[in-house]
Amino acid sequence: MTDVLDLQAVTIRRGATTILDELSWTVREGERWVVLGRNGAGKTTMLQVASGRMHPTHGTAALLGETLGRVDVFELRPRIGLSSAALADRIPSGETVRDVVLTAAYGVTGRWREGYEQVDEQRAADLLEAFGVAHLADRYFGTLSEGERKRVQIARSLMADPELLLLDEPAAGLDLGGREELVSALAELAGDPRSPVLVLVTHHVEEIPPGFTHLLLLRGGRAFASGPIDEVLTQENLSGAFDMDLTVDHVAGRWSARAVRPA
Ligand SMILES: Nc1ncnc2c1ncn2[C@@H]1O[C@H](COP(=O)(O)OP(=O)(O)OP(=O)(O)O)[C@@H](O)[C@H]1O
Repeated sequence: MTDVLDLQAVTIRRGATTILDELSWTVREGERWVVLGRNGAGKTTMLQVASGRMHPTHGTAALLGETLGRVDVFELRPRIGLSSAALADRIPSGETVRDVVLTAAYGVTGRWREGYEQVDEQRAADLLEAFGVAHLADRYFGTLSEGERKRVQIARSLMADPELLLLDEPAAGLDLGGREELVSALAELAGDPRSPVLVLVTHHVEEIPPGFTHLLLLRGGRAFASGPIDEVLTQENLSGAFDMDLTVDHVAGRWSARAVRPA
């Protein structure tokens, strides 16, 4: 079976800065990955490569079996869903929630004159329902709360039925209730065999939804550790990736971490 993502010694340089440093990482069918790392570790940059928006300076990146540099990225991108704050900023605030999701069928923001099929309308409605925001379909995107926006964004990123879904900090800015609702929606997505392969970038182990299977710990643009989450999310690895003495707990399917206080 072809790997969904296969990065081999991927290096990204900007001027004198090495942002990704010979990063190798493979994601396979059915897997649900979490990516953790300090601020500046290279998480967002890695997602830019994984979504076909940035080419490696060195190394090779194969997405859905297609090697960047040898494929038309405009054909590849619709097969990869991406939800990030930067993309959300491009959604017109005067667009209705229904149209925010629907326009993703054509990979655009802002409804103009596209004709939508009944099947698209139904899929958009189903996705809004699945993420608990169907009642907001007629509201303008700009009037939503942060938590509501995040759920609409994820519904939008699933509209084109991607084979790979990349989520960049979907819980950022949410209050406790909003975070827990999102974690539970993502746990449901992770548990559904029809879901695409998932990659979730987060800053907090508390935001890892049950059902996520693998973890990549990034440090200084390199893979500090990666593999099955139960093996990789250890006190030793997390402390190493964050340069801090941390303890890790795993209770009732949820993770938590905190600094070890000197006795
Ligand atoms: N165009 C650029 N030129 C120089 N440095 C850059 C450029 N783009 C990003 N960087 C640097 O690369 C590093 C990695 O950035 P990136 O946004 O990928 O990190 P991140 O892990 O997503 O960080 P955060 O957790 O803060 O969102 C940062 O130190 C950033 O300042």
